[in-house]
Amino acid sequence: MVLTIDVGNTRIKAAVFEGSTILENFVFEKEELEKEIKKILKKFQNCSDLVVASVGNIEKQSFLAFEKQLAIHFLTHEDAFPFINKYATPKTLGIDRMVLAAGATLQFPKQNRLVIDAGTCITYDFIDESDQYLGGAISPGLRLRYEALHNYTARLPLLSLEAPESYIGNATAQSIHSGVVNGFVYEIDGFIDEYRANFPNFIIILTGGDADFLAKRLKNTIFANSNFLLESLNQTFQYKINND
Ligand SMILES: Nc1ncnc2c1ncn2[C@@H]1O[C@H](COP(=O)(O)OP(=O)(O)O)[C@@H](O)[C@H]1O
Ligand SMILES: CC(C)(COP(=O)(O)O)[C@@H](O)C(=O)NCCC(=O)O
Ligand SMILES: [K+]
Repeated sequence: MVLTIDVGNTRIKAAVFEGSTILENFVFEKEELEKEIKKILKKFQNCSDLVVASVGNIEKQSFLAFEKQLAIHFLTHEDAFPFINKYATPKTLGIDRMVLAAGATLQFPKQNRLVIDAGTCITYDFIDESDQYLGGAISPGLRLRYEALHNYTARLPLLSLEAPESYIGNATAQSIHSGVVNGFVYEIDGFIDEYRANFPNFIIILTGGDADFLAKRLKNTIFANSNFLLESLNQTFQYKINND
């Protein structure tokens, strides 16, 4: 069994895998990391490996306490990845984006792939049919947009996510919901249209904390898979074992 952990900028997501099947999912806060891992390992005593991708402020040291129980694999840029990295600054590329690109490359061989991860930030990652990772885009995620409007203005309240009734907001709250949610949806549809104009065929993978909310609002039909990063972590680990 393999315990995969994705440390994002908002939350930590984890899953226990038996082969390619998820046995259980977990979501928790940074402060609960050690306690939660202990609980998971108590329940799944056959876990032999722990695989981590962290873009948050949690480093390898946080996992060393578990070294006696299982092998720790804290993924870095030095690990083996199944694509050719064409990013001009490969060392600054988020390890979460590398893992997503690895999962897309392994799960959908020999085709153009666009991965959209709607988390703290929205990240777009494109891997072409020759398995070249070209890059993509980074923009503020849904919750970050609500927070930014509040934090950087004097008069805008902090609202929580609500589906706008119309694109014409008829009051402050409705204007914010329209700007944030519709802006988010139009941005993603706009990016997809741009990729479509340049690449006749490609598949789209949508994941992240806002994926389900988003999927039903896009003009483009896309199926969300909230577990794509954790599945990709498991696959990246299998790839690493076979290629080290
Ligand atoms: N319980 C929750 N706590 C925080 N964010 C949540 C929650 N449920 C859904 N979300 C949404 O998930 C997004 C963060 O996604 P997530 O994939 O967890 O981010 P990250 O991987 O960057 O930590 C936020 O924009 C927010 O709208
Ligand atoms: C863009 C990100 C902040 C996204 O983080 P997330 O939304 O998954 O928490 C992360 O992938 C990162 O820190 N990237 C480094 C810059 C880059 O990828 O070019
Ligand atoms: K993201």
